[in-house]
Amino acid sequence: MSDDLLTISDLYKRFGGVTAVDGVSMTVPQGKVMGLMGPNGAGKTSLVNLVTGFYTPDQGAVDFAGTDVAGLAPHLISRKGITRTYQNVRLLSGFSVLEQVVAGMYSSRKASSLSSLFFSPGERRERRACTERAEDLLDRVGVSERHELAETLPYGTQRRVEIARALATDPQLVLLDEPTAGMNTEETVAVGELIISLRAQGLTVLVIEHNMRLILDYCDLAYVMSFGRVLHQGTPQECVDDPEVQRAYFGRESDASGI
Ligand SMILES: Nc1ncnc2c1ncn2[C@@H]1O[C@H](COP(=O)(O)OP(=O)(O)OP(=O)(O)O)[C@@H](O)[C@H]1O
Repeated sequence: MSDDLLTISDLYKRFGGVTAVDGVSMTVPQGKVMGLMGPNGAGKTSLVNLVTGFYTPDQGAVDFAGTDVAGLAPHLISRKGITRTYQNVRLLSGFSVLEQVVAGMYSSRKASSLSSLFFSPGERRERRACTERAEDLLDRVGVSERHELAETLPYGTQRRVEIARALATDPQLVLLDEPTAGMNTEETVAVGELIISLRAQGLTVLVIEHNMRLILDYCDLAYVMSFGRVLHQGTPQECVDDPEVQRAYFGRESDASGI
């Protein structure tokens, strides 16, 4: 059996005259942290949108754990074990931290809508179980706040809540879209450590990042995209050292220490 949890083959997505994803093939090995780098507009988020069902591919296959999920609806892909966070925090306004994470479990809840109406003993039990699980997930991502409104918390904490909510779907593969955007150094290191802890818990992670330190320090492997295509793949250091990658980022070669 293949060690690859995700295999993307010859994937295309066009928007009018723009080919956002232009024949991308990529593999993400089980249990690894894969970085996805590339300049603005390279097609990274589009690729994640294709893998998670937010976009329908024009062509190509997305094999996840032996099943082609290309073109399935987002909630079906989520149930198969792929979860994601977004480039901009998308928490529910007016909900507490705990409620945000419980909401993330919605698709896996068993209680019927009728029993929900009458708060049957089964429903109460399930609510309790969801709350306990949400508390556990918040512990895993290092968030101690529970009943505060999520939007009142510092940005770095909101990002962690979002990761807890993503984990609430009980995924095998976690796609993080620029999880350290807008964070200071301390918060960025904390996200790196969190990613490593997810890997230690058996999860596979694909992380889009512009922060090269995060890629170099916390990813096992990386891909670099440019103009919708894979420009380079290898260890993070190989990617950063590659002259073509440096040209794509800076328009010239530069050594990794300058990144
Ligand atoms: N829904 C859409 N409609 C039209 N064009 C789109 C759409 N989604 C993406 N694109 C275009 O596809 C190209 C790739 O965008 P994408 O957001 O995937 O790049 P990215 O590598 O994630 O960039 P960034 O690092 O800035 O987030 C861009 O030219 C973008 O404008």
